[in-house]
Amino acid sequence: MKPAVETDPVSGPMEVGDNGLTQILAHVVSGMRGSINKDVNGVELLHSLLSAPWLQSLLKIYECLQQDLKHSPRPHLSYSSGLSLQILSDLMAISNPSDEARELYSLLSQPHLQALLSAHDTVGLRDYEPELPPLPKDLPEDEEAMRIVCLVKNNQPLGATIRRDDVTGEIYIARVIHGGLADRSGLLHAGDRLVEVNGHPVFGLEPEQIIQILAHSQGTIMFKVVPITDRPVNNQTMLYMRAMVDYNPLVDPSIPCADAGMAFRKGEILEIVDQTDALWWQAIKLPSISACAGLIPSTKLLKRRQKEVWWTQPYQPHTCVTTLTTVDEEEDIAIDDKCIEADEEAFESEELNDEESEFSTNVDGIYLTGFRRSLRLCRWRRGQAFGTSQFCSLRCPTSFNSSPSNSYEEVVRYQHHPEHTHRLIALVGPSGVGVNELRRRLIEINPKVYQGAVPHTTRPPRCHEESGREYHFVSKEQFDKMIYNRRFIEFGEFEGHLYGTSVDAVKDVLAAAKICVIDIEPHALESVRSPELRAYVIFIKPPSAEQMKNTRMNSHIVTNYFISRPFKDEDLQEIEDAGHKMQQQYCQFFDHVIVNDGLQAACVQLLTAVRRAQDEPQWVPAAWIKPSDQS
Ligand SMILES: Nc1ncnc2c1ncn2[C@@H]1O[C@H](COP(=O)(O)OP(=O)(O)OP(=O)(O)O)[C@@H](O)[C@H]1O
Repeated sequence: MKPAVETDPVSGPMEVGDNGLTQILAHVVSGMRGSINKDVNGVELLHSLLSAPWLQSLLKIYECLQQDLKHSPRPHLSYSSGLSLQILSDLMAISNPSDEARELYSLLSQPHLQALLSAHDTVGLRDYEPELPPLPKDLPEDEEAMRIVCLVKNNQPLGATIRRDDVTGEIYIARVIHGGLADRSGLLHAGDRLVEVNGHPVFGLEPEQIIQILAHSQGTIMFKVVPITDRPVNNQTMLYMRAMVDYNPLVDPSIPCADAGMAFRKGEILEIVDQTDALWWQAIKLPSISACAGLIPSTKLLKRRQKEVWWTQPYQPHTCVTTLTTVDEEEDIAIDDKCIEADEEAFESEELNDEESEFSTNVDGIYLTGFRRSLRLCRWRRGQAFGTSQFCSLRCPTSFNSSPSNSYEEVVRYQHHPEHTHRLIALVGPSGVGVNELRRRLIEINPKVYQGAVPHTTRPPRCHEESGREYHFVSKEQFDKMIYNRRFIEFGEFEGHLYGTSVDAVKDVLAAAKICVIDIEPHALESVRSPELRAYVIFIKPPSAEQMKNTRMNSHIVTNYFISRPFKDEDLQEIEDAGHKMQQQYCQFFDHVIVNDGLQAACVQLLTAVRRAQDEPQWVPAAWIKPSDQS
């Protein structure tokens, strides 16, 4: 024991040597003798306890062990019994033994020396693990088996919640959080009845009072529990979900324990590790920084809540409609009547000009399809041409963004198979951010690998145009039939003519073993997130207006009036705001985000992302994949 100087209240400072504890005790006992006569409460009891001979003996043993621990003795041999037998047999073999040999023989053959050597070997081999006696078979039925669980509390929470049975007043472990301290101990389970916490009986206490006991406990916490008899077997398979909504447990009054809740944001991938409770799942966010799960509402619970909202607020418009017609949204896409009037004329002349200033349609003899300005510009008037509600009913029949069943989307890890067609690359971004510029540059890098989809139109072909090259020229009836059969990813009307990008046009490119790259409006995401196209969606995000001021100095924007002019500050601000709103509303569908700041850098990022989409495993909706396709 480490020598230390302590103060004896009676005899002053004393030296504590190697026999420290015994000495201290002797001093304490003699010091207490004086107090006995002063009739101090409890001193007599303490005095008799401390001067008990068994305590003195225990302390002596303790001190001896301490000494031995210092030297950590090790046996020279662990087979001394065997050696002694060997010596005995050797001695027997001597024909004319000396006196010393005889004496050694008689010493070694004595039973107590044999027993000592045997005990020595047992200790040397550490062969002294206790063997528990078998459990008695006739235990009384009503005797409850208790389990004492000691958990060392560090900075992390215990990872278990409790509940009180209102009828019996008993306290139970309600759930054990996957990967938490209690779960890792393997000793506490949901359904165990809690009897004591740190020696405090918990029967009749409010759960909050128990939480208080736990909160104030430091170091080791001791639970006495009656284990649940039929523990449910967790045979759930691994499940991964993409969150399609944001969730914050701190503002959810119905969560059983807000501290155990896990916040998540749209688009995040959640590994569901426990679905035992039909209403509250346990999940880990991927990529995981913590092995400890958190509580999240189950699909069933979110559906139920959505239904409650519909019942209590029957006049609230369907969320799908809300998504498409929010005031903010309208601000973004609406063109007032006056604008349209001005528009028609402005565009009339502009479209004619287009014939000469067509975007690079021919690179090394290969036509870059899908860049016709008329197709993109007709989007601006789509809201007018079809009316928002009609557009919604055509393009959004299954309430794509808002169905309560879409609070989560089950996903699987998918590695594109080289023998399958490539994944479609769909670029999304606010108008003017540079979606088409990036798409065009990507295709120009290698038109034999990357290609756009040839759009359909009802407008008559011009003299230099060939059906299937610039456009697929079709009749109005054919176009309507394609709309009816849902063959369009998106479509719109301009100048009395219909324009659209069809699923088949994309499939033609994919069938030619090329990577099809298209740009779409976010409302068309539903059409491309399908098992046949398996779109990889890249959001082209604007940097801040301030940053764009530097990079767009020499660039031109095509305005709602179809006039090409340099970017103004308000254009850049609009692009930034529109990008922000688009990301907020649709980020759950984005597989990748590229900030289009420097054009060159954004191009490189796009190329890398497109390659990664084909070559690396990605999370995709489980509904796209047959079980054999998974990585
Ligand atoms: N990173 C960039 N740096 C500088 N100029 C850029 C950048 N990205 C795009 N531009 C320029 O900005 C202008 C608008 O780009 P683009 O036509 O590709 O926009 P868009 O997103 O397709 O919008 P819209 O569909 O309305 O045409 C073009 O002149 C383009 O060259």
